[in-house]
Amino acid sequence: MNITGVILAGGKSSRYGKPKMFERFRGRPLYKVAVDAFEKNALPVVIATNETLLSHFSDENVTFITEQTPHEGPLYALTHVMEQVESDWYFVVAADMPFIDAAFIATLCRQITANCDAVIPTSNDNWQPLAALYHRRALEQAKQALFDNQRSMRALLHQVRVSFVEMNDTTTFLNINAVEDWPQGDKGDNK
Ligand SMILES: Nc1nc2c(ncn2[C@@H]2O[C@H](COP(=O)(O)OP(=O)(O)OP(=O)(O)O)[C@@H](O)[C@H]2O)c(=O)[nH]1
Repeated sequence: MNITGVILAGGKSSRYGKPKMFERFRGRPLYKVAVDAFEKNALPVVIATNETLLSHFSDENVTFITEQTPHEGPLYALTHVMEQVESDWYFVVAADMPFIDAAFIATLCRQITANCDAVIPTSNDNWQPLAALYHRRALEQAKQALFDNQRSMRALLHQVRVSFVEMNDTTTFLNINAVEDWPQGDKGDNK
């Protein structure tokens, strides 16, 4: 069984006002948090982005998948990666999550079982589909959801067998949508 780390880094960042994945956090661009977490688990890394953002990344040993039509959303981005990159499982992480770490990646990978198509962490009953595992078996349902113009990850999760894993941890899943979302004192190296 192989697992590919997929970083979703092709969003509009409209609430943030500039491409948030390149904001510096603890000495590195924010998206590199996910790169490091995957690499520490020896997982190959794919970054899903678009042509406009592509030149701003600087990574070796990472495969870049660019979307010809940008801003189609995370479900489209995952589907596009599944079509381009052969793997059994795809570990999706958004590029705007400062506290994803290698231990979380390892913990969720250990929850994979043969009879599920997605492993979704929950925190206080909130689904976390952008820090989650998807099997290639979900590709057909993902394509169907997009065809039906249902573009959210949740639409896919209603169509496949999901294993939910309660993590009792909100910090790991914190994501940055707007500048004021940075926890106070946690981002001293950019402003
Ligand atoms: N590759 C790819 N990633 C996306 C796309 N849309 C969103 N993402 C990523 O998915 C994660 C969550 O995105 P959101 O914060 O919901 O959306 P956003 O477009 O980045 O930001 P807003 O414009 O403020 O909604 C971020 O890491 C985005 O970069 C897309 O169309 N393609």
